[in-house]
Amino acid sequence: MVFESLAEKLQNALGKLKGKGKLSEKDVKNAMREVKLALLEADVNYKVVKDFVKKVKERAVGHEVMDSLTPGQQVIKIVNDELCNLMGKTQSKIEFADSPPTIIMMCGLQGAGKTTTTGKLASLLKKKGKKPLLVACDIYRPAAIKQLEVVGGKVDVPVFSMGDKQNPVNIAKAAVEHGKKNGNDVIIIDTAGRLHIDEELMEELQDIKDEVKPNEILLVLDAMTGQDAVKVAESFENKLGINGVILTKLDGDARGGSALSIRAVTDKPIKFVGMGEKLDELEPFHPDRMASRILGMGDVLSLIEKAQENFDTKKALELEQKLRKQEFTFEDFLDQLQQMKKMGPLSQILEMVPGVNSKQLKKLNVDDKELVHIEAIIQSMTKEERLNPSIIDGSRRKRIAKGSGTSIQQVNRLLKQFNETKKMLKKLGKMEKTMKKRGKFNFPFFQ
Ligand SMILES: Nc1nc2c(ncn2[C@@H]2O[C@H](COP(=O)(O)OP(=O)(O)OP(=O)(O)O)[C@@H](O)[C@H]2O)c(=O)[nH]1
Repeated sequence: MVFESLAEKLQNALGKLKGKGKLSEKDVKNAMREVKLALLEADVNYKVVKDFVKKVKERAVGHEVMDSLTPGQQVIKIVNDELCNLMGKTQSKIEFADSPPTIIMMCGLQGAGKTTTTGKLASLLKKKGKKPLLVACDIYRPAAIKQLEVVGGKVDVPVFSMGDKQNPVNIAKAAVEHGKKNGNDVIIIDTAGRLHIDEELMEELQDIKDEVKPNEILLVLDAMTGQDAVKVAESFENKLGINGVILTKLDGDARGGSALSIRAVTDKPIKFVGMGEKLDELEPFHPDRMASRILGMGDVLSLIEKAQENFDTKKALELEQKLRKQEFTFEDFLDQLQQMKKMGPLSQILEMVPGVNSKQLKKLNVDDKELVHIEAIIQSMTKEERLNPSIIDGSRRKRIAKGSGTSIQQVNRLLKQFNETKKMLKKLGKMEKTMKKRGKFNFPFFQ
């Protein structure tokens, strides 16, 4: 889970304040000591931590907290505010050119995930109605051009390349001409990476920059490299000048130090984050939402957006009707499961639900394999069985288990869960009806 250990420690430290009716300066001081340690252990830049704790402390011992009826909650709110500030308050979007094409130059060290991210970004922009063109300017790493072509093919975006015998500046220049002719409104240039920053690389990037005058220079950084990523960002900002950062592999970064330091150290925003290897796993970065995720307050907005992107509204409405009439079958269940899978790994989804904190998530031991089993079991049922599960007797259970490569116990468990869910839905439906009759409230049933 993203920020797992940091989230756990912060939630622990602040949880102690939550229930208290009154806070002493000592309470605040103790909590802040823990917050400081948690941030340092998360590999957040030392100076950033010092400033952060100072700001929170100043506010936390002021009137805004001490005179409040819920001082503990107020401190959490302050920590939340300051975490947002640390990451740049609001989302930083791509600045598109007034007259297209918008030119985006991607840079970064080898292995940060530049090529993959270039493809992800193109795919995201395409979904937003843009017509991107990818440009292969890494002529040094063997197979870099091929890799970009493969990625471009997967997201169905054209790739401009001139092989590895041409100078990258000429390639970039020709690509822009080509893009203009072909009506591409965004041109994304994949530049060469190096193992370390060296003058030659910087000069080449500067030459491309001077030639094509990009609207955006985006630096791709690997979140797992922690403070090294922050140093790379400082270097690129000083030597080349960047507009923002794309932080990759955040899905594997339990500490989160780079995400929390980059903005404060370089004054450049994180614009997107990579959340997995797949080409649709790039998300716009929202500091406010990330802060509430770290504090276990959920991220309802991202959850809704994800659902809207992946769920079919018409199907959802049909399902609601079925649920109301208790006609919910395994067919619908399978449908639901498949739609949900599109939203990403379960643990990532649950992390966005308010009230699910890092500790609970650990205990839940969410296993996506379980979903695969469930899907296999349902797929091994006949259509008749899916529509009318009550006919599934012993011998049918045996057949289904065999067909899905699971055990009879697993099949039994699923049938039991399904029956219980149906019973619960029935109860909820009844409850909603009585409440409505009494005019008490409108139960937000499956909205
Ligand atoms: N888990 C995870 N893996 C990622 C993410 N982004 C990229 N990767 C993986 O990181 C590895 C390196 O990515 P590349 O795109 O090949 O690296 P690169 O920076 O383009 O390398 P150069 O072209 O040599 O500079 C690949 O295995 C990617 O699948 C991410 O957000 N999460």
